[in-house]
Amino acid sequence: MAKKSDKKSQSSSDNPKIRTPIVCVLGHVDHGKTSLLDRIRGSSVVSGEAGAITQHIGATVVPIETILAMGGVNKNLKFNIPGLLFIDTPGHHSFTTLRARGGALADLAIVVVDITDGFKPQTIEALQILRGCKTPFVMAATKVDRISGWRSFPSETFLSSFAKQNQRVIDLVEKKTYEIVGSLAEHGFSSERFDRVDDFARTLAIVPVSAHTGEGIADLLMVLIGLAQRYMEESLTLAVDGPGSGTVLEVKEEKGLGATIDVILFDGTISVGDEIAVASSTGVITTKVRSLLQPRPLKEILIEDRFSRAKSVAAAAGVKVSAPGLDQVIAGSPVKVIDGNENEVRESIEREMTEINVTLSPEGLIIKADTIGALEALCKELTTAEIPVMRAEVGPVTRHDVIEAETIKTPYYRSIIAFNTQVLPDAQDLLNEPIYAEMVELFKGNVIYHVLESFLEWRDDMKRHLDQKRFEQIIFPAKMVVLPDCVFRQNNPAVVGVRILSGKLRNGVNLIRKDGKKVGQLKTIQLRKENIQEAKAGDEVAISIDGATVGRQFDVNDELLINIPERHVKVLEAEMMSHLTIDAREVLDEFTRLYRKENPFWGK
Ligand SMILES: Nc1nc2c(ncn2[C@@H]2O[C@H](COP(=O)(O)OP(=O)(O)OP(=O)(O)O)[C@@H](O)[C@H]2O)c(=O)[nH]1
Repeated sequence: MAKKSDKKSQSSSDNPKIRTPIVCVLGHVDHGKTSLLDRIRGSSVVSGEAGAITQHIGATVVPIETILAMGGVNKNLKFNIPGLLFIDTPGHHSFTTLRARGGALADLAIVVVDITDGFKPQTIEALQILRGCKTPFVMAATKVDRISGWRSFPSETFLSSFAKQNQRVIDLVEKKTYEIVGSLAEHGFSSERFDRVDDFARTLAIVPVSAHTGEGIADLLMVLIGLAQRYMEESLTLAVDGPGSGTVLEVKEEKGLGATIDVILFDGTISVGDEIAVASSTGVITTKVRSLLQPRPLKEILIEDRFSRAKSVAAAAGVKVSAPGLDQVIAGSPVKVIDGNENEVRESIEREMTEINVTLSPEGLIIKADTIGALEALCKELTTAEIPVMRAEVGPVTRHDVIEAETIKTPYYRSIIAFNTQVLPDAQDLLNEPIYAEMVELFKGNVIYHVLESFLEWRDDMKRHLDQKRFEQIIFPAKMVVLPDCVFRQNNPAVVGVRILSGKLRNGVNLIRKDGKKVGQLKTIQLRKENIQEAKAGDEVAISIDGATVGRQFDVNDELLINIPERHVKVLEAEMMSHLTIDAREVLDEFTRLYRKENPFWGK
């Protein structure tokens, strides 16, 4: 039990007051997130004699008694959490939107992966998001009933069902599970099937489940409870009393009530009459709670008023708050009960609405997203990939963004990532104009992994292209020897035969002798009377040299070098050594030694 909490928690009983952990479901499209949530709610109803589930606003609470009654695996855990609160809207977006104190609101997560389909881009994205937020999670390997030959035993625990399968099915489930273990290992997670996990802090648990038959659901819930007990007791214990703090899930117009906000309360208590502060599109507003509404139990559905009223609600809970002036409230905003210093509360909300946990660079991309959470998740991935971000903002892509992107110095950062957000029509018009179309690249998407991949692909292409362009301009080292009996013309220009000893020879370069004396400018290179642009080591070619006379500036059997300008030497030595052959590096070394005899820092 958490030490810090002892004083506070010994109220009416010896058990500390612990709030319900909040759980979010993430995973790839169609892998079964909604079905899994539905089943968790459904099976709890069926087996819930000891304490039925309660439907909250935007969330469902499954009490611990219900979970225990389902009979999942019990690794000798002591239970003192009241149950689990599942956010009803699955998906990455709701996970990143729902924030608390600048981090994820959910205390725990389930990552759903279709056991027959394996890892997909959004499975990977879920792992990245959760790793970024340090949220403990469990893998639900769903659709186990679709393994060919699987015999269903509805609502049984996975192990009980699994024991009754034939060997071929058992082998197949093992194989599929280990494929997931393999994929997780590729992403740096050590994992095992849940019943083989000894230390949940080190090993990620995989629970095969079926949302259709209910098999494995009990085990999944039990593992979640285990994770909550293990990781979070302290943070959960600290959070029951005191002024309420929550996150706005949605703003909804309700008949007879006007604009209301659906809130997930993660901390403290909220009561009718409380003064609350919340962010709206016009800034932080304060208002007084008129009523707190919760859904009526199913059996009372015929009563006209859909909601029942509560005087006060304690964390964790989903509750609809009715109060004046809520119509402009922003989803994802913090809601706080004002208990004393209003200014402090206002400031903390403002901070949470604007502050993202990222380091911006003076030079980098512009990224836009629809929520702070989404922005932060994307930023974290970009930072991991060592891609600098210059500006990160919530909102659609505007003309201003396009204009600013065009001024970014590094061509491969001249881009905007629009994550889960729109591009305003005038910004799109600007992007279509030829100059911007050529200069600014836009990446749009709603899967981090996808936008990141397309950005990286574009950036690498762009870098290659730029390198190539620079390569073409940089003068490379080369050394040649003037061949005897091949003086075709004495001067104006001198035309002689040479053999390239190493490196590459191109037109337009200046030549020097091995002692550093200037020879002249190379005009043309000919191979079998044809002009060519480039000659390489081993080639024998005729060259014409302006400003030189054979027998004066140079002679047959002389070795000549290309005179490389100092700034080209800098680029060659700093960035292009890996592109030079060993013999070309030797020539460069020979060449720089000539100059560095007098000035050791020449070209450095
Ligand atoms: N056989 C079987 N089918 C399942 C199971 N879980 C989900 N499905 C089916 O898989 C399909 C997708 O399930 P959903 O629950 O809608 O998946 P989702 O991940 O919520 O999908 P999105 O909300 O579109 O991302 C549906 O046709 C479900 O009936 C399962 O355990 N077994």
